Amino acid sequence: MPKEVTHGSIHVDRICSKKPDRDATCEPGRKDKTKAKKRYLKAKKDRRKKRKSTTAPVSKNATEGVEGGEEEEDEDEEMSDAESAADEPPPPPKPEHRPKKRRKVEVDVPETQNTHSEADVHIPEATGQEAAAVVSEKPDPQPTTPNALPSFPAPTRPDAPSRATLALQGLDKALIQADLIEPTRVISINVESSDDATGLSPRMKKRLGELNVTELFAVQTAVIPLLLSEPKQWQLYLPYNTPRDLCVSAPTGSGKTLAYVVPIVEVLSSRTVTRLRALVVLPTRDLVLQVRETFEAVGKGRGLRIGTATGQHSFAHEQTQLVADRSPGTTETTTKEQGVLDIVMEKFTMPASLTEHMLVCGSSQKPLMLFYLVHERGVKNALVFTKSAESTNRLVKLFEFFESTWMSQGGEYQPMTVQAYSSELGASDRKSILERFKKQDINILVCSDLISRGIDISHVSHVVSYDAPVDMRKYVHRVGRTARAGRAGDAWTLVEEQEARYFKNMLKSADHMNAVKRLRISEKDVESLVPAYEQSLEQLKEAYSR
Ligand SMILES: Nc1ncnc2c1ncn2[C@@H]1O[C@H](COP(=O)(O)OP(=O)(O)OP(=O)(O)O)[C@@H](O)[C@H]1O
Repeated sequence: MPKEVTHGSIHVDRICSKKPDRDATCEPGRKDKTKAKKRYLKAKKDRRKKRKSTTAPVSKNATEGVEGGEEEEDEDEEMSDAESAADEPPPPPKPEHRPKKRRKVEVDVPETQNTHSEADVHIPEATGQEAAAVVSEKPDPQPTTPNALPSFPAPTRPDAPSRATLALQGLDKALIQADLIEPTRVISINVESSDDATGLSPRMKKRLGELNVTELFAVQTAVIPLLLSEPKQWQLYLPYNTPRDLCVSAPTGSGKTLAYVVPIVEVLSSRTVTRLRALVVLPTRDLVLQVRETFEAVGKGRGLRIGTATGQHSFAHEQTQLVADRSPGTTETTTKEQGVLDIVMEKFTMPASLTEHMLVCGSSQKPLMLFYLVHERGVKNALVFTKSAESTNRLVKLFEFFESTWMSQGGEYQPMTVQAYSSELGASDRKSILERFKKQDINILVCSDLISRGIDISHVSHVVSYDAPVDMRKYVHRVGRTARAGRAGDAWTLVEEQEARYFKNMLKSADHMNAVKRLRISEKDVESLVPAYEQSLEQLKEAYSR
């Protein structure tokens, strides 16, 4: 066998060396043609010549056709082999593995791929006519622009609606154009008469009398008769005849709680079917407890059961309290987040009996100013608001140091009892502290904004904002802890020099600047307090460095 072969023929050589039986078919030279085959080939050649002479000039496709013809010839040769095989002795038995796969190996792969890619990818080139057609599809040249364009009005920016206007959007007309009630209006509760303007049942009148409520305050005169007059006589509302929705805005301490507690107790007292019938949603847990106490006091002896949900117990427990209650009637109080209506109610009225003051001072002077208010201005039974639980604790410590030093220097003096009241305390501790404060065992309660909403402690005669409130709403809630139910009260705000402008602007924008008196305190005013103050500062420093 010749060994000088191309790369491709090396495979052939290997195949042949492995399969000696196939040598005859693998030989490059073929065996001699039979007569029949020669005849067949000659006839075929003639046919081809004939065909060539009649065919059109050669094109690419024609070339492919010729190649196809060669393939056809090979096939024909194989066919003729098969035909001639009939004349010849039968071939030796074929090996088990046909060389079909082997023949695949013979193919030079890169060459084949190239051939295919050329054959498959056929990108027709645009002829001259096609190019002309493309050009003719282009749009017509741009129309000529006119010399002068029409002028449009210059854009203007419309005024943005105010926050108050936005807040009122979509609200009922009744909410926007509310009925105004004269703050001095009261209705006396006449226990003897069964037909006075209050609309209350004799039983309720008696109970309110026991609670020292002898007249209805302004907000109550507007709400209670409205809720009790239709349908007459303290019955459950008929499902098709319920009272209208009611939205009330009234100053702090004006008696809003009784305005809804009294009608709820009156109406639910006539129920026969047990179910949850009233839901009261409040902003803080402490307020929930307070309102619950009011319900218990007013509804005493009516068989109503009041449940509370503040998130302090498991959901299942609170659910059982409220829904699976077996009592004849049920009321629920729960907490809520601030809602949209709070925004609408930005217009507020301060209690008429409240006096407001502000003191501008350096931040290091604030404790001294507080001690001045306590010792020179008679601030007692006071709530002192700070910005955080941490500053509450620090201020209480400093206050205690100051009181003991002051007493030791001043001789006969009853020191103030100061107590911290913050979110760091547990619920039971907070409750007992409030009780002691109500009994006046504690003179000054230093607290964060925890109790600034709704908490009602009647004897609070002063509110001191030791850290100035950050917004008007907070200010209103804080100062509203005093001057409640028509009593006199004083509110004091200590404003650091760098905060003064912000605080004043806040008051101005609420149209409240004139209501707050500015108090100026000279060095002489606090002179007597300074030695004890400096000593207490040293003590505090030591206590914190330990
Ligand atoms: N008709 C009344 N007669 C006497 N005292 C009343 C009357 N109504 C309410 N009070 C008392 O006035 C105080 C303040 O009432 P209440 O707590 O309901 O005010 P409020 O308007 O809810 O205040 P806030 O807005 O701060 O929550 C309470 O101590 C309450 O007992």
